[in-house]
Amino acid sequence: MATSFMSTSKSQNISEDAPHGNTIFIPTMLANKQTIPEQFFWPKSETVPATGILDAPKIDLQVVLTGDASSVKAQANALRAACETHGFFLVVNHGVDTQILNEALALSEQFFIMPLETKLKAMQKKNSMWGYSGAHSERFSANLPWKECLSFTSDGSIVEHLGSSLGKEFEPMGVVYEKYSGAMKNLTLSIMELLGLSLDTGKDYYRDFFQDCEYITRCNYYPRCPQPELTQGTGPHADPVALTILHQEEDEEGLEVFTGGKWQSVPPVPGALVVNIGDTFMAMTNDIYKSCVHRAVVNRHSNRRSIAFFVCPQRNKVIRAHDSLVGPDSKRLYSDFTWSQLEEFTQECRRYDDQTIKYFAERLLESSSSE
Ligand SMILES: C=C1C[C@]23C[C@H]1CC[C@H]2[C@]1(C)CCC[C@@](C)(C(=O)O)[C@H]1[C@@H]3C(=O)O
Ligand SMILES: O=C(O)CCC(=O)C(=O)O
Ligand SMILES: [Fe+2]
Repeated sequence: MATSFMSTSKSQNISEDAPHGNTIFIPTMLANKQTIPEQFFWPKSETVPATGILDAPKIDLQVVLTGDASSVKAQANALRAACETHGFFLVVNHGVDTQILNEALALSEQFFIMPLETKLKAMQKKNSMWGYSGAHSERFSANLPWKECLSFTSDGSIVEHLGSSLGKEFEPMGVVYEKYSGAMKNLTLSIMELLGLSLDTGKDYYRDFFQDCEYITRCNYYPRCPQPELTQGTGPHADPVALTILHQEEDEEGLEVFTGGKWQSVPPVPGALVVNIGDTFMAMTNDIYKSCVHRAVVNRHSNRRSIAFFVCPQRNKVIRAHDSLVGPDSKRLYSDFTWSQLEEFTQECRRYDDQTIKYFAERLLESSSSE
């Protein structure tokens, strides 16, 4: 049974926002039921179980930062091989403080198990990525993901945002996510250096381009599910951003990558962070590097938490593949665009899957040829 809320006060404002009337769906409040609402059902073609475990390369950032030229080259070659096939790799010896990683995960669970009226005070507003979402049911009316999210954006202070929406007692929580986001930003720039080396565009090329990057730090919470085979935690998709650094809790599986014609599980590796190439970076390589198609599945026995750090170019910067990556006998696959245009497109389209960037590229081409 869905959790229905008549919008008793303007501040909730749920009925006007939710496309399917005044009903929102909260997986933490549905986890103990026998069955799940049909709005969470996904097509059978998208819930085919994984049939393998991905042997993802572990890129050692300590080697990259301090190693000799030949060991750095070896890391760059391993990175290139992974990015040319499925756009997915792990980073180890990444230098991010374990305490901040654990604290951010623990705090996210404390938030998601809070009373609904507390969570709704931080509910995402139209056209904003900031805030709480219950299964995206404020946006979608079918194929709902079995998850709740809390997203922090880089436009403004996380401390102020949390304090003003939830109260001063939440400001310390904001400090933790500001520290977390700062550490992830630094790690992003190191990864960008290695990506530049792997593509022979030079160590500084992408580092400089993303020096002023924007980001979205998103806490995902996947409660245990009574019918996990019928739904998805996060459905099959590619991230539209440039890069995603994912911290997943160490003792729960769920993340899967589509490669080699099948879904392959990516079990957590203690001390490793997951990194996947997104559509924006794929476009910046003229499709030489692949945007990773992935999903998160749920189970009936345990909850799962993850924190995704989404790296987006500064929103008005022109995204264009480096000339050296567009060979003499290959054409540019994308007209120039900005993250602002692609982000808007992701928020308009009903679903963001592994083909969405191609629709976006076609629309870009149509609009540029009609000018
Ligand atoms: C710009 C973004 C949109 C999403 C969050 C960031 C990068 C990843 C996107 C997303 C996770 C891709 C799958 C579908 C989605 C709706 C989700 O399941 O959350 C996407 C995010 C979003 O639109 O909120
Ligand atoms: O939680 C996960 O394992 C993956 C989440 C994800 O892909 C996303 O939020 O884009
Ligand atoms: Fe993703």
